[in-house]
Amino acid sequence: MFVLHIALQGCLRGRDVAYGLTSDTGGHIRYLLDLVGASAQDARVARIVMATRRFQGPPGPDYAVPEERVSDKVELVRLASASPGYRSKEEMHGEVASFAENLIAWIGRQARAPDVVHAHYADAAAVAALVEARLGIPFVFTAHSLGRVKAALLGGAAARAPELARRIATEEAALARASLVIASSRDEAEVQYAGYGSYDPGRARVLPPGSDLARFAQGRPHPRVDAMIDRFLHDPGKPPLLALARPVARKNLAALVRAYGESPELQARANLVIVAGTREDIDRLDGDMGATLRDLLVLIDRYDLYGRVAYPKTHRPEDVPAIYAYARERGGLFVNPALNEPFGLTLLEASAAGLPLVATDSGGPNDIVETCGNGLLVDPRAPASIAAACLRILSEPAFRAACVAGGARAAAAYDWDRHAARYHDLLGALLARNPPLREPRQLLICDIDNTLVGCESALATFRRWRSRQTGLAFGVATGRSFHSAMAVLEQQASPRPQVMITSVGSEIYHLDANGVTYTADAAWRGTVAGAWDRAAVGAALRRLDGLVPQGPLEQRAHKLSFFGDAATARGVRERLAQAGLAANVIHSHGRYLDVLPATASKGTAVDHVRALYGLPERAVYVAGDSGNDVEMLRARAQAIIVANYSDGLAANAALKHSYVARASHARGIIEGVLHFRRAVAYAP
Ligand SMILES: O=c1ccn([C@@H]2O[C@H](COP(=O)(O)OP(=O)(O)O[C@H]3O[C@H](CO)[C@@H](O)[C@H](O)[C@H]3O)[C@@H](O)[C@H]2O)c(=O)[nH]1
Ligand SMILES: O=P(O)(O)OC[C@H]1O[C@](O)(CO)[C@@H](O)[C@@H]1O
Repeated sequence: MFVLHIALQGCLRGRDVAYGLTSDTGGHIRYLLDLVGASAQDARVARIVMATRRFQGPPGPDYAVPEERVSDKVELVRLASASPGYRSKEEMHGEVASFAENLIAWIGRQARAPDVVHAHYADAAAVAALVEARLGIPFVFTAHSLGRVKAALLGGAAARAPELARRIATEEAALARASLVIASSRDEAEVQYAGYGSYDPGRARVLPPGSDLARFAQGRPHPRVDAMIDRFLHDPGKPPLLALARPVARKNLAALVRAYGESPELQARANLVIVAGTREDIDRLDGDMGATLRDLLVLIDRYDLYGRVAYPKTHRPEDVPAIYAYARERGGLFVNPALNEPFGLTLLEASAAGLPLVATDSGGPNDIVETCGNGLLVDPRAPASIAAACLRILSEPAFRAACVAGGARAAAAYDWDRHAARYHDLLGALLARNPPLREPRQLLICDIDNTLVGCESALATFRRWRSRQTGLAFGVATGRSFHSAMAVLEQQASPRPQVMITSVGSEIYHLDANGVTYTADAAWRGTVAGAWDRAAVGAALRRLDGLVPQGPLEQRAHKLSFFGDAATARGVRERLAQAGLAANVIHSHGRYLDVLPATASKGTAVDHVRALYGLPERAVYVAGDSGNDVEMLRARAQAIIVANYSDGLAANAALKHSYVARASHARGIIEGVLHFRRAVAYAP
């Protein structure tokens, strides 16, 4: 496979990238270089080229060099475009057409064209779309950051700026054209993209990035780095609150200075260390970096924080692990107060370095902190809550230790090699184009957790069995959201479902003709939306004893999810009945409580798919293991309960018709299907 990456903005080079040198030299470059590094290790990939803009003059001569070899398989190619000099991402649209022409010409000179293009950020996707239109090479898209999210957080006149409107339009086009969108977190895939008209969640895959975490885990303090920070501080032994980010408005470093400046207690206990890019002269910084730094200096002066705040002028790329180590050795913590963080690579780096986190609750940190338990999420617009979270970590050693231990899990959870393996599977599948079955003769729908997955060897057996079932359409029905389900299925190398019934039946997705992406079933959405008043249901359930909302990502347009016991579930039903609201209340595993439109359940969703495929009831099999499968199992004649069931399924009077398998997990599914096939074969 030959993969061509396109990344236009910032100062991209093969090594020693000076992050923060310009406002556009940031995480997308770190992501790209780490991705190609991991990608190159895979034998399936023969060649990787990163194409970027060539420019003369400041910030330096390296970016005028046409070609740079990065490793055996990886090259960096710099191509000219209309303007000779550096261009910010806000000006980049003017370079798109000329860059695309030069890239098409460059591809024409290669012995073999790339198999797939991967565009990073909106303007690169505009180039990729031109390449696709001319040469027919499909492209995948990683946004890294989204204009609509930025507009929402900036608000006011800034949100209405013409360059932001143009960027949003470019993103809309990219989402409509890309063969696949690669998102870094569920928050990005399910919340940040939600405002785009051309976006369907099924078009994206969540592939969390890694980071070269060993570099940060092994980072040790360095006397030069220590001195560069300590020269600002009266008492350099105090634990530091460390922030490391490009000085741009979105990173919201001012809120951290306010949090610190307004809390005498925090000032007494800790220093503040802000590492914000590198600069020679604030007046010569590009974008909003100069204004952002001036704001910080004004705040430091206003709160009279001299001797307590360090803001080193420059650092070398290789200093970053030692900066985190500086904070770790002094018992400090890492703070990311960004107004929104699309993902947040620094959170992984800081965790690997052994630092607990205080991070914005807007964006990717939601996922990272939920996955690792490595810190506290805060409202980035509330300096008092930033201060309170920092004080909690500083004053509760056991909690601090738990966050540090959680952070150590980041290296296992966020791993480039695993990312690259899934990424290559997806690229390979896009190129292979295995379309879904057009006219299936049978349909098998399985619950995921503890039914399809849960036993690796059973799933391997299922995979082999499934590959021989011509005419059988395979799907899943799960309480998980689409992306949460897909992550489990792909990590476990499950066969790719041709239909995904997700969020307890309230959403249905069908596999597209490219064999990789999915499209939401709009007719089903219409059906479930019909009699559903989400706001009224939410209001009726407010302040109900024992009812605890699940995380924000579990709340969907047509599903409200809570934790609660059986008594609470009864209370929910009563409250809804009193309010005259029709809803389907599903309680499972003794603690999960989902409230859905009355028309939505796994059972009704399976019937919708059956009807869509034009199949008779005897051609449908369903398999499950727990309370949230009861509906589906009850509604279908050929219902399979796997041996490892819970919630008393086998004793449930409504499920008497089910086949209770002797085998567990996916082996139980096969056993059940064979049982029903035999029964049909011998039927009179
Ligand atoms: O003074 C600095 C500032 C940053 N960095 C490094 O630059 C990278 C910054 O990445 P990140 O914290 O993820 O932020 P952004 O530059 O804003 O990157 C964008 O792209 C990333 C990759 O998709 C996403 O994780 C971010 O959320 C998104 O805002 C990290 O490796 C930092 O260590 C430095 O070395 N020095
Ligand atoms: O703040 P914005 O305009 O959304 O831009 C974010 C982009 O800037 C960078 O952080 C630096 O170029 C990229 O990594 C990211 O794609």
